[in-house]
Amino acid sequence: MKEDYYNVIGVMSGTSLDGVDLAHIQFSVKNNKWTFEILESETIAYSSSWIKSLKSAVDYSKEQLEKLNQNYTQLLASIITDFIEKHKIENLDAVCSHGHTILHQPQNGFTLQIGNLPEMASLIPQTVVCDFRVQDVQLGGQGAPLVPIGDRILFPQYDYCMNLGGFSNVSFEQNKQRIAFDISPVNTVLNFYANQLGLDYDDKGNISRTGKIDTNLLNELNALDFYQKKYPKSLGFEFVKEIVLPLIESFEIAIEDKLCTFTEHVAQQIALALPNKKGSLFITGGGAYNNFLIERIQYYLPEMKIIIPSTKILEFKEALIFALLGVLKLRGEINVLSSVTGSEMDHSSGNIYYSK
Ligand SMILES: Nc1ncnc2c1ncn2[C@@H]1O[C@H](COP(=O)(O)OP(=O)(O)OP(=O)(O)O)[C@@H](O)[C@H]1O
Ligand SMILES: CC(=O)N[C@H]1[C@@H]2OC[C@@H](O2)[C@@H](O)[C@@H]1O[C@H](C)C(=O)O
Repeated sequence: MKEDYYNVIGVMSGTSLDGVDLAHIQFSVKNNKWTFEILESETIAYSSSWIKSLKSAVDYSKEQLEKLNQNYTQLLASIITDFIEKHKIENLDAVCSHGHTILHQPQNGFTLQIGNLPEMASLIPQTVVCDFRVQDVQLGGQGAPLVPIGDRILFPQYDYCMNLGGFSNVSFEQNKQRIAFDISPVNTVLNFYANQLGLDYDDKGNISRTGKIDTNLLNELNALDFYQKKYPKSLGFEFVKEIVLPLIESFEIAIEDKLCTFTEHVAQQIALALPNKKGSLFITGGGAYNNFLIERIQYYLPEMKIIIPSTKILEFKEALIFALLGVLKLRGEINVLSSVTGSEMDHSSGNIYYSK
């Protein structure tokens, strides 16, 4: 069977609003076996006024959202164009872009990622594959998470693929199906307390390490309803704002102790969430830099081999996987799994726009 090659750019904007992640990827596929190389990658930080707009957009009117969508499509187009020019990238098959999630209400039948307007193709000008979540929601799915199919295709050597971002989530195979779910908040809470100490985040978990565990708080965190539920399940900021932070705030303890106790809680929940306590656990996302958290996870999973990849994969795995979703769409192949999103069926999602 012949080998197919794809030269693409993956573009992702995540929940932490740190910026737009871009990764130039070369894929090759033969007999359904995929390999990839990340050639160049970069995160372009948002300006403070963009962060403000993206945060407030949840309350915008329809007209304001339309305007924001146009402006954001232009912003993304200029970021992508600069990336292509800076790295002298040629002969692209496509730019595969997630956009930025503003509204996500699958229960009401809609999800909105801005930056996915058809004019993007003419602005950059390249073939664009985007809007990967909408069709899944139309098919009754959650429209998220979309990364697990990429875990399956690109990282099949690991028993568990875990991301430690704003929240922790995991994906793995069970009875020939990919299973995925959110486990607990992570950096949404740790950053909140690091901010109270005047820091963006607790570098390497060094401050959390100096704290003491408050056993009562730990027990109350572990007793929260969400942790007793079975998958599929997912978390949002509401859980942090309305439940977790008020619970922690009801304890009058030092910030270091809050950080330490929450880290312990995350490590315990991660250990509980994995059906088999042996094998290999591949960890990506900024939380993989939190050495203290990683040590506590290893403490509760002594027989698990924890693998933390190079910076490129650790920070750009989501951009890499959206690039893959775009290539799968170009090939007319399945890129969303109903076992993960709960939609009616597996399907090939996304829109393809050609530059005129
Ligand atoms: N050196 C470090 N030590 C500890 N934590 C770190 C370090 N570097 C980054 N982090 C944490 O990682 C976070 C960023 O992670 P990441 O970019 O994976 O999140 P995200 O992609 O926005 O989240 P999500 O995947 O949930 O959308 C930072 O806000 C910080 O909390
Ligand atoms: C609707 C939406 O944008 N969801 C994001 C968000 O950020 C993290 C988590 O919540 C995950 O469900 C998803 O993104 C990842 C990349 C995914 O779809 O797999």
